[in-house]
Amino acid sequence: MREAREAFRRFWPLTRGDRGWMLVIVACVVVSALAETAAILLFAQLTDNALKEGSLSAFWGPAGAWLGVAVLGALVGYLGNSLATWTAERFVLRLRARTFAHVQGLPPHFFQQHRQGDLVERLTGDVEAIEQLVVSGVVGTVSAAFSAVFYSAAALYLRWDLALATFLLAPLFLLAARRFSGRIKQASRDERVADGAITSVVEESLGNVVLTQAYNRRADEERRLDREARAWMRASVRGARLSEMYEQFVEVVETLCVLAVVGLGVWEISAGRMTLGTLLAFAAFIGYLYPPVRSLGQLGLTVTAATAGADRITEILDARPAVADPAAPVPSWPVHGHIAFHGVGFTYPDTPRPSLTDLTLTASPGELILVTGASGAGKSTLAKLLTRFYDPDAGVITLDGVPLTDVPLEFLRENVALLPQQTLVLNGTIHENIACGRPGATDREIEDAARAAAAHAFISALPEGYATPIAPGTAALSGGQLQRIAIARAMLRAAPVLVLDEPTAGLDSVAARQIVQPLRRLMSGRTTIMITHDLSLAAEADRILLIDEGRLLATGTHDTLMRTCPAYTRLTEPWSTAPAARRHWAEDTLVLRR
Ligand SMILES: Nc1ncnc2c1ncn2[C@@H]1O[C@H](COP(=O)(O)OP(=O)(O)OP(=O)(O)O)[C@@H](O)[C@H]1O
Repeated sequence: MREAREAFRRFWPLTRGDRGWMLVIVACVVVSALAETAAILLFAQLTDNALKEGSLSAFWGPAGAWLGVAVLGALVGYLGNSLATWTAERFVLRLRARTFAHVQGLPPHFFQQHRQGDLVERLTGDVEAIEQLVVSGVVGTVSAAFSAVFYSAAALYLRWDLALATFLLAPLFLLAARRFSGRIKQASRDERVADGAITSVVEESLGNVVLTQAYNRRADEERRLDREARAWMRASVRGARLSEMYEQFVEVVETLCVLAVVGLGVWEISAGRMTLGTLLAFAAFIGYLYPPVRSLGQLGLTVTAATAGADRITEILDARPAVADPAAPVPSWPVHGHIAFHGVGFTYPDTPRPSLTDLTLTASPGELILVTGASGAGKSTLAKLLTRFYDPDAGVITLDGVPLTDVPLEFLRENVALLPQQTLVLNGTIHENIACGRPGATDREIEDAARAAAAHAFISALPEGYATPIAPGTAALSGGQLQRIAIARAMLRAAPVLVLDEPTAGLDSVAARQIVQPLRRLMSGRTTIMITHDLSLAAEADRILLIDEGRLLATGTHDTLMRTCPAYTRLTEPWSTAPAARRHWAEDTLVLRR
C-alpha cells in the first residue's frame, strides 16, 4: 500500500486542471444514485398501492414521477460517463507527453540499457494503467463511497434491523479482496514485463530481418518470440483466473446476502410486520449496494495492478538527463568556431574505465582537424562531448572561449552540427528530411542544399521527387544517397562548427567517392572535427589527433606524424598500399576553400 501511496503522490499533480471536472463527475454519480433511490421508493409505492389493489388511478402519479426520475438519471449518467472518459484520456495524454518529453532528453547510455520495445510498452500500456489508479481510481472510489452510503441509508430507513443484519456480511467482501490482491499484483506485473518483452522481440526481429533471412535464423527468432509469448500467456491466464475466482466468490457472498434478506423478509411478512413493496424495495437497495461495495473491495486490486505500471514509468522519470541547460546562460553571439578541449576526462556512467583522459586540443575557425585511432579509442566519445550529450568529468570544453556548460543547449546544437555515424532518417518526405536542418528554410534553399550535396539529381529522378516519403529502416535509397541527404541537411544548418563521425563508414568505395565533393563543400569555411579511420584526407588536414585508449598519443600534420610517429605510420599503411579506387580522398584534386 505504501507503493500505491507513493505512486499516487507522484502522479496526482498531473490531474491539475481537471480536478473541477472530477468533482462534476462525482456530482453526476451522486445525482444518479439519488435518482435510483427515488426510483426504488416509487417502485415500492407502486407495488403496495397500484399493483396490490389493482388500481389504475394509483398508477399514474408514481409512474410519471418514476419516468421523470429515470430520464434525469439517464441524462446525468450520460454526462458523468462521457466526462469521466474525457478526463481519464486527458490524463493519459498528459502523462504520455510528459514521459515522452523526458525520454527524449535522456542520454545515449539509457537507450543502451533499455530495450526499445520495452520503452514503447511503458509509453503505451503502463501509462494507461496509472490512469486507472489516479483518475478512474479516485472518481470510482468517491462515487462508490457515496453510492454505498445512499443505498445503506435507504435500506436503514426502510428497515434498520434487517439492514444491520445484512451489513454483518459485508466484511466478507473485504476479506476476499485482501486475499487476492497480492497474487493479482504479481500476475499483472509479470504481464506488463512480458508485454514489453514481446514488443521488443518483434521490433528487434523485424528491424533485423535481413540478418535473420541471410543467416537462416528464422526458427531462432520464432523460438524467441514463442518464449516471451508463452511467459505473457502464463501471466495473463494467471491474472484472469485470479480475477475470475475473486468475482465468483463475491457472487456467492452476494447470493448469500440476498437469500438472508428474502428469508428474513418472508418471516416478517408472514408476521404482518412488513409489506411486499417494502421487502422488494429493501431487496433492491441491498442489490444496488453490492456493486459499490464490491468496487470498494476491488479498489485494492485495481490499485495494486496499477502500481506495477507506475513502478515502470517512475523508473523512466527518475532517470536523469546527463546534461542540463545552464542556470545562467550566456546570451547568444555570432559564433566564429574556435573549439578548445582543456585537459578533458570522461568516464561513462556505470563503467570502470575512463573513455577519455586529459585530452587537450584546439581548432581555429575554418580548420580541419582529423581525429583517428583504433576502434574503441574514444573518438566518438569526443564527438558526444563536443555536442554535449555528456559533460566531461574533468577539464573544460569551450566554443569561442565560452565553456559549453554556459551555452544554452539549443544554441549550441544550432552552431555545432553533427553528422553521426549512422545516417539518421526522419519519418517524412525527402523535403522534410532536408528542411529539418533549418526549420523555415525556403524550397529554393532546400534545393540549393541538395545540389551542393550532389543529391538533387537522384532526388529529381524519383517519381515523387522531393515529396518521396522516407522512414527509418524503410527508405528505398542507398546508403550513399541517404548520406547525401544528411549532408544537405547539415549544409542547410549553416553551423560554423561541424562534427563528422566516420562520414564514409559503411559505404563502398564508389559511394564514398560520391560524397567526397559534397563533404568538401560542407566543410568549406567551417571548423571541422572529422572522426575517421579513412586517412586518405590526412594530407589536407590542418592537424591530426591520434588517440589511443582515451589519451592523445600524438598530434601534428600528416607529414610531421609520418616522420615522428610510428603508430601513425602503421595506421596509414592500408591507405598508401590500397588500390587506386580506394584512395578517393587523395585523388580528388579540389583544394579546400577556407
Ligand atoms: N554508452 C556507453 N557506455 C559505456 N561505455 C561506452 C559507451 N560508449 C562507448 N563506451 C566505451 O568507451 C570507449 C570509447 O568508445 P568510442 O565509441 O568513443 O570509441 P571509438 O574510438 O569511436 O570507436 P570506433 O572507431 O569503433 O567507433 C570504448 O571502450 C567503449 O566501450
